[in-house]
Amino acid sequence: MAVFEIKHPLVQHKLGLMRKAGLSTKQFRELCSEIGALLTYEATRNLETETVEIKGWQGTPLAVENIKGKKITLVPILRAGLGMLDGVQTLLPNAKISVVGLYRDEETLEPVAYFDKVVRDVEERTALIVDPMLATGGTLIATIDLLKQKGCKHIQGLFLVAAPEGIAKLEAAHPDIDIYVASVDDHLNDKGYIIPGLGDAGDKIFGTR
Ligand SMILES: O=P(O)(O)OC[C@H]1O[C@H](OP(=O)(O)OP(=O)(O)O)[C@H](O)[C@@H]1O
Ligand SMILES: O=c1cc[nH]c(=O)[nH]1
Ligand SMILES: [Mg+2]
Repeated sequence: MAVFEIKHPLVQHKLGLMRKAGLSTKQFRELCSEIGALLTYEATRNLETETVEIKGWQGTPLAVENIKGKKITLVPILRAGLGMLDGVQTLLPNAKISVVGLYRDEETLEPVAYFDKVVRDVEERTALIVDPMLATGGTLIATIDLLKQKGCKHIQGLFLVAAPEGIAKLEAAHPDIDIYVASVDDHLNDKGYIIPGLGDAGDKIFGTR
């Protein structure tokens, strides 16, 4: 398993803005989406390309690079994953979307699954999981379990903030998964929130505090 912590100045600047108290729903959601796009840029860095011949603008044949037929499905985890989806889709506008719904029980911190609509040919695709927060890791592990049960073989994840505890749990459960994060933060508090973190991302994105 590899954890790519993206130190790009734009990512770090935007994440810093997100940590501020009192952001509006609009500001928080826009930053979430913008960092989603920047993480996508990094996560797609190694997509294979192939040379194809086109008719160039001058009317003569021209060799250009195309992304090789590797297909992607985006997997936003409801609800908060929807806050990053717009940005991810700006770079991958044709990717099919597999929506999964899980929430974390506030008492037990265990994930509760309530929805999934995964693309039919998921076994032929790379799944790119999208969620702002990787805290205890329970939600992510349950999502990967679900995707693997449906035959998906290649899975990556994009997160704004991850806790070391969740990364360790993920490594033990699914060592084959690579993740791209804007920050690995310090620790989880006794309520399972990431410190310093962002607070409750879902509530901030949807204005449901
Ligand atoms: O790593 P974990 O400890 O499982 O926690 C992470 C999950 O918690 C948050 O979702 P939440 O349960 O708040 O649902 P929401 O997106 O509907 O707000 C977050 O968006 C992750 O999905
Ligand atoms: O810090 C956290 C942990 C889980 N879910 C969130 O939205 N924030
Ligand atoms: Mg939430």
